[in-house]
Amino acid sequence: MIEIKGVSKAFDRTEIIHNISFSIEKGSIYGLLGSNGAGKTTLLRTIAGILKADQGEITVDGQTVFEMTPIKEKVVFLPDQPFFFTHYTLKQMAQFYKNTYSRWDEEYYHRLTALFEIDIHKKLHKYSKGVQRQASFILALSAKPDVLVLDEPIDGLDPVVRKKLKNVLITEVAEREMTILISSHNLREVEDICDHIAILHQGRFLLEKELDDLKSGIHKIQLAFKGDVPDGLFNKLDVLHKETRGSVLLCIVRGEHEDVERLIRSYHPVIFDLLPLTLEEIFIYEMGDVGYAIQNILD
Ligand SMILES: Nc1ncnc2c1ncn2[C@@H]1O[C@H](COP(=O)(O)OP(=O)(O)OP(=O)(O)O)[C@@H](O)[C@H]1O
Repeated sequence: MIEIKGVSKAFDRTEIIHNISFSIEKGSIYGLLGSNGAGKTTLLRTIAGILKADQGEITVDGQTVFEMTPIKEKVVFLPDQPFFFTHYTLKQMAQFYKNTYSRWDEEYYHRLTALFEIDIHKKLHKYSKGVQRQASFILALSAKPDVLVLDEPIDGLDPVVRKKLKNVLITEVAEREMTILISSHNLREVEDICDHIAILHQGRFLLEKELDDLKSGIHKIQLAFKGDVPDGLFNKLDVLHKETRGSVLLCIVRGEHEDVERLIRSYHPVIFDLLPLTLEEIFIYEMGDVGYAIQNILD
């Protein structure tokens, strides 16, 4: 379990992260979304113990991360720009990791290099950016961390590699409860693997929720009645959006599925469909008032 309590971080007296608190359960995949400059990298580096928070506390399994080597070994951070020693091959980098991380898994490392079809003898700087990124994933995963912190990791990877990578990550979570914190400026990049989502905007959370909760509390409904819409129906519903399409009313409503259905059926509609919303629609309707931040992660 990772606990972030009242964390703030400033650079040159400008506060970038403002009093953020949240927790991440062991074995969950937590998506941190936000537009450019929102503070994602700063927050991730602080959580990974690379930066020191100015205020607040970060613990992993009850222990402070910053400058605590035994914990740092369990928390591996993958920056948005892969880092390798100059002119090193993957094999040489792997040797360095092996000496650094006591839980290094050599057999798993070879399995991953085969899966991603990487020549471990070629100098890493001669590879494309995408392959370098795969190499940094192989190194991080083979260190067998409890917590993997990923800063915009999927950028620049082709769809086949993305799929392979997502499968590897999901397997590690399922088999040994690795926890993943993953940032992205695009919801679509991460929505299929995350179970929690937070949206960071100007260093503050706009939203922080379990995906299932987010999806279960909001619905799209299509309605039609024989005559006019019954008086009072909308007073009893929490309506976020309403529009008419011919004789059909399309509404976005908040509430429990059963409660919404029971209420509407009591007015005997001739058409009644309750449809799920995509995550994208949920964000748009829930957070229309912070349009810029949301639009950016949906584009
Ligand atoms: N080392 C630093 N010194 C001074 N300012 C910094 C430093 N690192 C980040 N910042 C500032 O903090 C703000 C947030 O940057 P950060 O990289 O955390 O955002 P981000 O959400 O990761 O953005 P992006 O999606 O563009 O990578 C920016 O205004 C940036 O200029």
